Amino acid sequence: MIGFEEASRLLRENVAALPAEPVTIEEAAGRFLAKDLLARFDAPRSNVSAMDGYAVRAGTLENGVPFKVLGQARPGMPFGGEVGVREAVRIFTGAAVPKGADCVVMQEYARAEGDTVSFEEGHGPTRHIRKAGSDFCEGDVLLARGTRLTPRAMVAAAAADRASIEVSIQPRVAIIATGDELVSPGEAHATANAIPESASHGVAALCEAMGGTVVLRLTGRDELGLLTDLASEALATADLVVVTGGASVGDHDLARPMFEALGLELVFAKVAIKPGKPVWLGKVGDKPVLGLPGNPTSAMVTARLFLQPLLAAMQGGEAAANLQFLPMPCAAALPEAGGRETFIRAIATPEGLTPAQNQESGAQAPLAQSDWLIRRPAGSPATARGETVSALAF
Ligand SMILES: Nc1nc2c(c(=O)[nH]1)N[C@H]1C(S)=C(S)[C@@H](COP(=O)(O)OP(=O)(O)OC[C@H]3O[C@@H](n4cnc5c(N)ncnc54)[C@H](O)[C@@H]3O)O[C@H]1N2
Ligand code: MOO
Repeated sequence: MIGFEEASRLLRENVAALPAEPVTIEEAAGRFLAKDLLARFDAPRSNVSAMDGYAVRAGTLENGVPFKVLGQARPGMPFGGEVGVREAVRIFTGAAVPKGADCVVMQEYARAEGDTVSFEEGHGPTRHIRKAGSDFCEGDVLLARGTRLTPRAMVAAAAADRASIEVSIQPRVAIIATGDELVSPGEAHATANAIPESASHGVAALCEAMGGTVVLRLTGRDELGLLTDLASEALATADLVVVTGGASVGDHDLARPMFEALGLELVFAKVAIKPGKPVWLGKVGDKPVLGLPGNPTSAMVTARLFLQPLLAAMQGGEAAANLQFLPMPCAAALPEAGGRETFIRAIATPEGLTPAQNQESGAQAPLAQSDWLIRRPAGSPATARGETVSALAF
């Protein structure tokens, strides 16, 4: 059995990015950049006002003296002339500061009268000017290759004046749930001993949230011939295949065997983590096949630890960037950790992370509340309430 770090490393080494494609900026949200995104020009493009008010020469400011208002400067409509002594230009937020002026007095400190304006005592010392290039400069890398275009990053991409953006193509994902007992949600109550197939719904949602496109959803009974047919269909349709269940050692655990006839090469199988020990990764040709344990909590924990970085890596993102463990206070005392590295499902509260009551790997209800995983290396000593733990957003 290998450790979590080793498994993560093997994943990074074995998963390549898909090719790039250009998309319009309107289509780019959520995608991963295939190239560095460079600014076309400086921002602001010139010195601009940060306030509505009057542009003047700071050195000539006098209180209560009328200044001649020469004209207006609005965003996109600069004032063409020059500001001299006892002269001002009416200016609005975002407008270019006219030649000669080096200061903006907020309109709250100004009294306009006809074509003059006078300033009151108390206008602040600040100049209220945003310098050209103070946000970014032409040629700056605003977003590096591999960056995901989050809502915030979209602003930077558009500000760079880019209409077309090179992004990695979205992985097409096929998901196969295995197990004789599984039926579609909504049908289980009518069939004795059946249970709703739940795990793949979480897996599919995670795939979509990570920029993948789920193109195929299959559920198969534990019968090798049938499952091999499903595996073959999945490999023909998708860039990535995810299988849930059948990962363990039982007679009916066929998730790996179903790909063997199709040329599966294992990258790793069994990782010393709890939950999720039976997780495995393989490849058929270039296509990754990820096997998640059937227990729903184990499936979602391993989806977070392996599928999320895998989807990022397939889109040219940093797999490791999706495994950022942060120091967080823990609101409960924790017992000594066992022989496997443990990922405790926890809920963020004002007091710190609170472990979910039910830590069973087959649990489903606590998944809805648990938004963090507390990471405890094998053999970690017991910790007291309030101590800092290492945690990953779940
Ligand atoms: N003798 C051993 N038994 C088990 C071992 C072991 O090392 N030796 N490992 C255990 C661990 S750890 C896990 S985790 C489970 C997972 O094994 P499988 O991936 O083979 O899961 P299944 O047997 O197919 O199912 C386990 C459990 O989960 C339910 N299930 C499965 N798929 C779904 C689904 N899509 N939606 C909802 N629920 C699902 C299934 O009904 C079972 O109850 O193995 C241990 N056993
Ligand atoms: O690791 Mo299994 O995932 O304990 O239930």
